[in-house]
Amino acid sequence: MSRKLPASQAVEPEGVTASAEDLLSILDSLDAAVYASDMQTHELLFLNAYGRQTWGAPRGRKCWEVLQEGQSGPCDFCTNDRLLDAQGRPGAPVVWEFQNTQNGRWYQCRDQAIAWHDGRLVRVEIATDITERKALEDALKASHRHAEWLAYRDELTQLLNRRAFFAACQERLATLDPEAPFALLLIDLDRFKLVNDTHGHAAGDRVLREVAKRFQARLRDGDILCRFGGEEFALALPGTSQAAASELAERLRRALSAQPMNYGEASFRVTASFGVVAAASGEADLGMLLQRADQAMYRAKREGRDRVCDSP
Ligand SMILES: Nc1nc2c(ncn2[C@@H]2O[C@H](COP(=O)(O)OP(=O)(O)OP(=O)(O)O)[C@@H](O)[C@H]2O)c(=O)[nH]1
Repeated sequence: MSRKLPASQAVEPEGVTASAEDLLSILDSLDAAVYASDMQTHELLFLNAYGRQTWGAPRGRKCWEVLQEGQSGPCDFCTNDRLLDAQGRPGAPVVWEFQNTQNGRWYQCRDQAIAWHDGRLVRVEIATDITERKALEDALKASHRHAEWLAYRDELTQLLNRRAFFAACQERLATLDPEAPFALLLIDLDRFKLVNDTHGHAAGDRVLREVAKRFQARLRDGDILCRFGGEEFALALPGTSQAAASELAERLRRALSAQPMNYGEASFRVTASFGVVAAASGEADLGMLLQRADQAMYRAKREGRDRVCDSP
């Protein structure tokens, strides 16, 4: 502590009697850092026991030399300017949160300008360690972000889920030129039950993940792929014509059928049936497009599977 108030400066507001020693003892017992620094020279005039234990004794140094790391002058985040009113008199307190540059801990700081006993203005800060609360808040935010992510994702393939697919398509349709085409593919794996029955459900899960990976590797930014349900995928291609969508469907079909999938010792070929439809964005009704793509996909099933069928 740099300076001790004489006991004669005891205060007795409204029947309360406390000597300067009493006040210092109170300040030194607080579970928070309290300091006062000259608002012009930045000299640290007072630092309570909590602050001295954390940052060391002031010994006539400036606040930024004692409390912060690597400062060669007043801190960018100094609150001095915010503590005075337009006439340069002490204004309302400023409460802020800050990660200390010396020890990396988070503090909630309550800063206030007051007139020191000799008339100069000083900044008084009360800083409470909120590191644990911050960590909890960060964990909560992360888990909220994760929950939000999960709400829009299919857990197995990490693709968008059906709900997110509809939302993404509507959002894209709203911004597309009404004349621009909007294509939609429905893709259903062939005889997938057989994969589960022959190689087990875990193998089926692996296949679904691998299918998602192979499809994704062949798409562009802006294409919207989702796991529509079970062993069915939907793919929206904003700005893509029916002919171009059919060509892409053909490439996706080959991406499955041309390269067998391996699971343990087993190696097997996975194929899918594709239904393709397109409309001008301005006339695209998602429900109707899905229905037409579904009909085309079932035609592909009926005609022998492992093929692409266009909706008329
Ligand atoms: N492993 C696994 N299987 C799934 C999942 N979702 C759906 N299935 C299986 O997918 C299979 C779909 O079977 P079906 O609807 O009979 O169709 P299919 O055997 O693919 O035959 P076609 O569609 O007619 O070619 C069922 O056995 C479901 O249990 C999943 O998340 N994991």
